[in-house]
Amino acid sequence: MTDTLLRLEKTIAARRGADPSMSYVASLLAKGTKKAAQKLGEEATETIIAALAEDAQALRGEAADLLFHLMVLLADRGVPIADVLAELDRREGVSGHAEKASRSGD
Ligand SMILES: N=c1c2ncn([C@@H]3O[C@H](COP(=O)(O)OP(=O)(O)OP(=O)(O)O)[C@@H](O)[C@H]3O)c2ncn1[C@@H]1O[C@H](COP(=O)(O)O)[C@@H](O)[C@H]1O
Repeated sequence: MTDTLLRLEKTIAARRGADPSMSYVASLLAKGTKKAAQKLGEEATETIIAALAEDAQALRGEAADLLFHLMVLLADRGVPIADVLAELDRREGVSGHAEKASRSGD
């Protein structure tokens, strides 16, 4: 999974500044953060609908769209996927109780 996301991150970075008529990623990046965030929200909604419909095939496709659009938004904001994965790794190393306490500021 990590390899797939890192490859996709490279592809997205390579599309920056490309001809928007030739590349969906280039067209989305050219529209800016608001559009990229809006697309992520739409894909999240479609993912929820597929899950509630208990449609596994649709859920697989919508989840892929969701991850892809999250990667575009992260690229737009300059946040490397490695930083997100490192945050997940960090949480894995923290016990549930301690993590909840640290989040609530206790
Ligand atoms: N993984 C994806 C991927 N998933 C979904 N999509 C596109 O996301 C779009 C979402 O569909 P929608 O109907 O919601 O959007 P739309 O109506 O086309 O656009 P809006 O007017 O709503 O903005 C579709 O055009 C899909 O083709 C993707 N486009 C690209 N990739 C990856 O990005 C790479 C680079 O793509 P290009 O930039 O197109 O070369 C590809 O090789 C893929 O690996």
